Amino acid sequence: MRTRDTIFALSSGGTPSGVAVIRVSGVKALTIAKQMAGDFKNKRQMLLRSIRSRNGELIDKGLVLIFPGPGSFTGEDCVEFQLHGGRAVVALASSELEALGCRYAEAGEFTQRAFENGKLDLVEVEGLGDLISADTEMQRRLAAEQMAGDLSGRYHAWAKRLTHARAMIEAELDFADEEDIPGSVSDQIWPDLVSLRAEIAAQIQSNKLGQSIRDGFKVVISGPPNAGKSSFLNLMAGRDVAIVTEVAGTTRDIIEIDLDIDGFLIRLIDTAGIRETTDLVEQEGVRRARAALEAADMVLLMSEIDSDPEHTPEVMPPRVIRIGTKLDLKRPAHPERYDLLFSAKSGDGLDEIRAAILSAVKADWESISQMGAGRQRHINHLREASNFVEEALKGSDLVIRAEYLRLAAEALGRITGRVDVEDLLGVIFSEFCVGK
Ligand SMILES: Nc1nc2c(c(=O)[nH]1)N(C=O)[C@@H](CNc1ccc(C(=O)N[C@@H](CCC(=O)O)C(=O)O)cc1)CN2
Ligand SMILES: Nc1nc2c(ncn2[C@@H]2O[C@H](COP(=O)(O)OP(=O)(O)OP(=O)(O)O)[C@@H](O)[C@H]2O)c(=O)[nH]1
Repeated sequence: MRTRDTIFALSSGGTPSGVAVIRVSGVKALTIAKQMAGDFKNKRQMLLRSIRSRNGELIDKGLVLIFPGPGSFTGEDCVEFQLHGGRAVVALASSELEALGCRYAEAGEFTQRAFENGKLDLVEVEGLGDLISADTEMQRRLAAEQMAGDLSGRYHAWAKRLTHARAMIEAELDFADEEDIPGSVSDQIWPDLVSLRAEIAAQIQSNKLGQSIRDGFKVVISGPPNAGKSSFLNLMAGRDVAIVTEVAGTTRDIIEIDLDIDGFLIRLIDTAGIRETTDLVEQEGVRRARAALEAADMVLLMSEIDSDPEHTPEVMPPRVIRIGTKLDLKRPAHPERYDLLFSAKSGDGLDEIRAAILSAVKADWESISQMGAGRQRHINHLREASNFVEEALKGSDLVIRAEYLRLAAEALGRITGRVDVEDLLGVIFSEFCVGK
């Protein structure tokens, strides 16, 4: 392990607060603990101590906990001071730590050290980051599983199967002339690779759904001017809003708000209608509206009940709900034109629209067997891996097929950031007992 700066940070929230947790990590951590709070016999045991500055001044009476490396979050020696969360307490403790040779940590630096020391892989690091920024229950669930290593384990198991398959091929190539090796060992591996390819495809799919958990299930509101789109948006925002953000950078042509509906992040997007126009600003609005429709998971097509059937946008996601608006003004003469009816004035129909959105999200979610990270990075590497497996399955020359399998395993290794240097021979010998 490299010798690096000893870093510290206020790991709890802002001050003042009831308790402030200051974490210290690095080679000086244990000496600092001793200097400020006395000797520690037991690691990982909280002790109530007087915490003092170099001149003996009492900073605070608080809890202190030591984690000698490598048995710590970062893998380095760590100490935690749990102090009273007053501003002056934290300020004095911080300046004392600086005087003792620590520096304030940069964003993510503890986690970076944990990664470098092999405590977390990249997938777990991403999960940890997502967990800290999770706003909705589903985001939390996805992130917590990823942080705990469930997803890493799956990628790892796949890489192992690829390595095993290569070992079989190597064995056949190297020892084909020896009597103890059954004729075509490698024949046994292809069925497993066919199923591996299917598992990777399923994972790519669940990754896409993971994106709608992380970034929001995108519901675009579309329809002619005056249909009541904005009134609907406002009503939804007033009711369900956990986080209301009008996404920066969008102009008045597109309004997005984030809602938390039963733990799912729903992004409602109110667009300018798509129409022919020569006005440049309006054209940009139309371009954005079209882009929003292309990226949408669902469209709410709103029009005033019994108004002339309006244009339908040319790009449409698979899920469209046709909504007749201003139900308080009239009942529809052609109810078959609408999936749902709604009045912003009375609120009638709002619960049904909400339920329709929720059931679409849930249907997506229940269609997958395992969580996906919801990151393009994973999808890209999974596609690479899948293509290499495909090539290996199609090929005929064993040497080339084995090379494709190596490339597939490497693509998976890039997801976790740990491309293993596998010991092929080790696998061969343990499985075949060739060493007679
Ligand atoms: N007070 C406090 N609470 C906290 C943290 C912390 O650093 N301090 N955490 C910070 O993120 C999270 C807990 N995560 C942790 C992860 C690993 C280890 C750790 O000591 N790992 C060792 C030993 C493992 C074991 O004994 O089972 C290791 O991995 O070797 C500690 C905390 C959330 N709560
Ligand atoms: N009676 C009645 N009037 C409504 C209802 N919903 C909207 N309106 C009225 O219809 C007009 C248009 O409503 P908006 O919500 O601005 O419609 P919009 O589709 O967003 O219109 P644009 O922004 O032009 O695209 C406003 O005067 C609203 O008060 C409703 O449910 N009942």
